[in-house]
Amino acid sequence: MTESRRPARGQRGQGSQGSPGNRGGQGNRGNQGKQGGENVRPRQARRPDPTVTELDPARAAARDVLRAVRERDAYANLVLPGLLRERKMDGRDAALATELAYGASRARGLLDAVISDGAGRPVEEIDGPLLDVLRLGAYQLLRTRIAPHAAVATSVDLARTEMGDGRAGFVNAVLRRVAERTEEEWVARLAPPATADPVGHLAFGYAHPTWIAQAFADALGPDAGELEAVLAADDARPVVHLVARPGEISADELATATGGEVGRYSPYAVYLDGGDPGQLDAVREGLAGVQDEGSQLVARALTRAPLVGDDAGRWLDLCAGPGGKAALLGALADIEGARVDAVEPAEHRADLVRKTTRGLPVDVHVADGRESGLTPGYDRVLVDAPCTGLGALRRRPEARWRRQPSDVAGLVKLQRELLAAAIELVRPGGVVLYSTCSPHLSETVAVVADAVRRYGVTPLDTRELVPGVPDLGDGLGVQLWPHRHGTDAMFMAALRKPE
Ligand SMILES: C[S@@+](CC[C@H](N)C(=O)[O-])C[C@H]1O[C@@H](n2cnc3c(N)ncnc32)[C@H](O)[C@@H]1O
Repeated sequence: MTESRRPARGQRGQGSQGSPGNRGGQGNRGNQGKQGGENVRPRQARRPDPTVTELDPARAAARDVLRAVRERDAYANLVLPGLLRERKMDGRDAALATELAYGASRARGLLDAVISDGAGRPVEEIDGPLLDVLRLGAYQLLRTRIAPHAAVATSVDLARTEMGDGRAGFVNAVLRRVAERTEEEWVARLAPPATADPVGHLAFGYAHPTWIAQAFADALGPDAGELEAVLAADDARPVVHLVARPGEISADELATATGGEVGRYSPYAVYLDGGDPGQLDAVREGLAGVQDEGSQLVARALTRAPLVGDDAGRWLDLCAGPGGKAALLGALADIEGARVDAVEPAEHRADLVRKTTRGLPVDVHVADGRESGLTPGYDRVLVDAPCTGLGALRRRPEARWRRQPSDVAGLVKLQRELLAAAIELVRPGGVVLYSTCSPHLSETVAVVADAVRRYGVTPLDTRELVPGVPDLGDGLGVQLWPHRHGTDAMFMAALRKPE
């Protein structure tokens, strides 16, 4: 069975595709023939009562992931690896299951609009299990090179096995309608017109809720012309980033050991093209971890910030779970002779911090960062605040459809309170680094400006703390972007407490 998929949209060249409805030449029309298709036996040749799992483990696994996300609010990237292990799937089946589960989760809004048009009813009126199958089928038709007949036939099989002939007929009818147009043609038919609503138009074509695309455009400000490039990068399968733990292994050694490529900006980063990083010896042995390069730059920036007076080696990570930055800070603290207090209110996440920092000079405290009870006087404090996560959507397939604009206000309140607590805990002349994995202005520059106004802290030029990273703009804060830097859209701003 051969399945070749076209590259994810953002990997086809970022920022130069023109309107998403008019990219031309890449649609599935060219797939109507056999090229890149899979050999599915003709319907009459099938066994009378095949189980889907025997027939098509990859699609059954992808369907089960979509179902877990829909029914239990599960995270696709947490469900899928366990499921692949449990079903002993690897190689091509695992790759296809991953592509379909993550791809269909990311593209959900776009797929639902198309399915709704094809079915002649809102998706809310379609039973959940049936909708999962339709989403998988529509994803294959619109965003992969799987031959249309194979995408339809396998979806019909999934429906028939579980739900009977009537439902299978419905899937067949809807997907045949979906297959009548390419993705570009569907976008042209269903997206808001680019002239009247340029942000909504791009958002639709790159499968983002409009409010999120608008938040990106606002954060880009004068560079809002890059919106399409951000959305495309955010819609693509992300490269896996590893962190080489300082003092344990160098990035060069890790790249050699894993077949990866040394990162561009963080001295600890290695890029991996694919595969399950959890299976790598270096990761299993704790010499390396999985961590976006942007997050590595945040942890490193805290350790590089200029203090007034000596660094007595009291460092604090006020929002530490699950411990990625705490582990890097701990490794750097070990080298510098410093010690890190790591605060996390959720017990299970505190446990994860304990695991990732084992053997390092890190003390984990289960506490609310706003009332940690810790003794003030820290030289360096990281506030890696709970946030909407809009900057890391490419790594969390379903998150963009789960987040709501109404989430922002509550998070901003918490962010301000945590930053206030950090300023209380840092010593005069010490530095607080505020960071989010969101570029939403309410969570980034607005929180920082509020703290500067209320507490008289001095913003430092944070760009100097990430040397060698280009295109950071005119402000003192640092906003990283997937389309510019290949990282998550992390924000950070360093603030010094007056003496
Ligand atoms: C963005 S995550 C931090 C990621 C972490 N720094 C890392 O690199 O792995 C935010 C964390 O803040 C925690 N959190 C939520 N409310 C908090 C509070 N009131 N005080 C401290 N931490 C809090 C969340 O449980 C979550 O683990």
